[in-house]
Amino acid sequence: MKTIDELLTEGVAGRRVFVRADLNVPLDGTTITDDGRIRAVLPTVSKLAEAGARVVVASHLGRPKGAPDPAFSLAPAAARLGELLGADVAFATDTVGDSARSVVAGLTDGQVAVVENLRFNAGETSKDDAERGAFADRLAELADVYVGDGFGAVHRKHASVFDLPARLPHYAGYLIATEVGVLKKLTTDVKRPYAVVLGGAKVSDKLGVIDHLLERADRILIGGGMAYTFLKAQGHEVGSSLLQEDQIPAVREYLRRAEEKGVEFVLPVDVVVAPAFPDLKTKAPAGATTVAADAIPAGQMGLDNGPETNKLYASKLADAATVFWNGPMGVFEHPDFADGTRAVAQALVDSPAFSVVGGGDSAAAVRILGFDENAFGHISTGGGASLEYLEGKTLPGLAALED
Ligand SMILES: Nc1ncnc2c1ncn2[C@@H]1O[C@H](COP(=O)(O)OP(=O)(O)OP(=O)(O)O)[C@@H](O)[C@H]1O
Ligand SMILES: O=C(O)[C@H](O)COP(=O)(O)O
Repeated sequence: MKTIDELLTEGVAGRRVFVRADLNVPLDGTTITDDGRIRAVLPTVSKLAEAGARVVVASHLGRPKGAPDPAFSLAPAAARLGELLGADVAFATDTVGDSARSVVAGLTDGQVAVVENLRFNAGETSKDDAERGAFADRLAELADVYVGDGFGAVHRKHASVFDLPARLPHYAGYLIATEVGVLKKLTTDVKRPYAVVLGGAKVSDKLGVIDHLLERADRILIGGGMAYTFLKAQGHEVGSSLLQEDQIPAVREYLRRAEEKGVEFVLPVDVVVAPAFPDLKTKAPAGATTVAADAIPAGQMGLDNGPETNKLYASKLADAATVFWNGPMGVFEHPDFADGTRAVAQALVDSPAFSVVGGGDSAAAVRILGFDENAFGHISTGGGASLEYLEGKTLPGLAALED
């Protein structure tokens, strides 16, 4: 894999450099609630700009349906990138159309532009190679060189991640190099005990990693939206909690294999429930109560780990030598359901373990809850990406950067 340093040595002055970033930041309306992913790409963007490149930054944001949708505009992220760079950042209101072409044509050496959300174009995420390829062709017209630095999206076989680098000279940016360097350690010389904490809401995306972790980890702690499929698999009712019904047989198999292999599976013993998903805008009290994990009443939704679980999880992390954490332990965006996530973050801060926090939302949670990022070994910008890396899968966005 060629790195951006090699590109800088070759010289970029006057060249149009396409930077595929992951600016998929959490938004409250148009307000960015955590800009970690934008800051993470600054080393690459600023180095290229300083060297006189004409930098075209592109990213997805959220999951729009292949057509423009103002709720998923990258405009707030472009504005924030400009603030962080201390420079004017031009913004194109489309991705490959008239606006993008004229914004890119107007760039001078050292200037940065952001084009609108890649996923406003059906070709970006299409499963059809030809459709993706056609969109990649249009993206390729905007640049002379490709730099891959959107680590959070390298597990997606999308046009800007996978097909575009095949069409341009391609290099890995600083963020990808750092992320891969740290995660590689977790797959090679991991120090034991190795504990993994899994939570969050993208349950089906994350269950697969357990298969792999059963061969590697000593302890697996489950929380957040993941927990309810496990509790159900153990025969407990979970009310209206997030549930991946079709995964129950697989989960039962994981629990069986864990026992066979001596891998400790830790599930919540109590959970915080409410009658409905809370209002994250008003943050009005949600009617939360704590119940035993095997006694979730019908019509109640599990939204956080309970206090006994928090103590249990802290004790399981206290003597770990390595911890990988992906996915918040609850709906941390609402104060009634933030304690589980706070407790795991605090346990990692207190533990001498080398800790890696993975995931856009998990990393945001740690910062939003007021923790110092430097208290963790590494905060990864990749959620699904870091998990799939640990699974040992070939990640399309990394494979595409190979020579
Ligand atoms: N019990 C629960 N029920 C529903 N949603 C939950 C629950 N616990 C956590 N969440 C939600 O999970 C979301 C984060 O999940 P996600 O799987 O996206 O995490 P991530 O891996 O850190 O992020 P990403 O994969 O986007 O990088 C948060 O918005 C949080 O509110
Ligand atoms: O948030 C993430 O994990 C990345 O930005 C990828 O987003 P996606 O899961 O919508 O592809």
